[in-house]
Amino acid sequence: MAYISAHQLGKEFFYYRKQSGLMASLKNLWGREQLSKLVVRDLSFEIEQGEIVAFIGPNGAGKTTTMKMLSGILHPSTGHARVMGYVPWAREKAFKRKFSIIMGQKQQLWPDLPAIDSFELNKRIYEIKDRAYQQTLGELSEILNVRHLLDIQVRRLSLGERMKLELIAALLHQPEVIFLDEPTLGLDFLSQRAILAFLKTLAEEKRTTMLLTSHNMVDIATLCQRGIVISGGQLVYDGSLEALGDVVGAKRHLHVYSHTPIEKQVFAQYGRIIAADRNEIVIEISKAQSQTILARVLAQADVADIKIKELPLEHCLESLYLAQKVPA
Ligand SMILES: Nc1ncnc2c1ncn2[C@@H]1O[C@H](COP(=O)(O)OP(=O)(O)OP(=O)(O)O)[C@@H](O)[C@H]1O
Repeated sequence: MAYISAHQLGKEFFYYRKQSGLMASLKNLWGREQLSKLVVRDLSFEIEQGEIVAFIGPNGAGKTTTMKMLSGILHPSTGHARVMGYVPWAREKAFKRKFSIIMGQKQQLWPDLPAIDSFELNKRIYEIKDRAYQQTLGELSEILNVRHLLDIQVRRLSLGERMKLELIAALLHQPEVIFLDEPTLGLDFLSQRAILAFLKTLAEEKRTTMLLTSHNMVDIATLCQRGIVISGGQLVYDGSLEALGDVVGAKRHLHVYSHTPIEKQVFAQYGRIIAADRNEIVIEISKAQSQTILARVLAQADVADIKIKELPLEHCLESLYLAQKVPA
């Protein structure tokens, strides 16, 4: 049985139009215009134990909304889901003890208290045994280098420092499933790396299952092999990130360095020219034809050096988003 499963999940929000001005506010007292927005539609996928899956999509695609449904914060409008066998929105105590949600923009730590007080509170809420608590806290504060911050009021800390402590708060009860919504938002490169390495070890050693949203391709490339891509609340891709390039008709960049001046028109027949200089040119070529083009260029030009570069993941995603534009 899949550890996380979503079946035809959908969410429609209802809200009221609020116009500005005194007259409009008075009018609102008698009749307000109700609007609705379908932000997740017919979404189905399954995730096995120990997988770290990237949940990717442009702004407003419905990623956070889906995560909120899977963690029981929101009730879906249609469809159903199971996480470790539990219906998330039934909010059973046993379920709450086994999962965690980490949101880059939201805090669970009390700003006026030092983090250690919030950790103690979590220890009681989750009924974590003394020994396990001390061990996990010790390990996490060591890895994230925050031992010296535990006794300082949270609101006096920097964003990155707070984020690391948020992560500890979310992991103290050793959840089996973690929903990570932009976990490295605002962190410096070293902190990002420490957190990513830590999450990776967690999945490998403890088989913790993770669903991760991030606009940071480093997060995704470091942690995930599989990606679920949504756009306009609908699934547009579910599969290996490596194969994503093939699905969208991946491109590559061909860099040619020539002994003699470059003749642009010779290269234009192979693809879009990205950059050109006297002895140097970069063209975007189709991955499928790269070997044929390479052979032709070698025969035609006075080549000093030649390189083919894979395009980064974000290029594939960009093509996918553009090809799948779904009205919001
Ligand atoms: N409570 C709400 N009422 C009405 N609309 C909402 C509500 N919450 C979210 N939305 C809308 O639902 C859509 C999806 O939002 P969501 O936060 O799930 O997107 P996202 O994919 O996480 O985006 P981002 O990458 O920007 O974080 C957005 O258009 C948002 O405005």
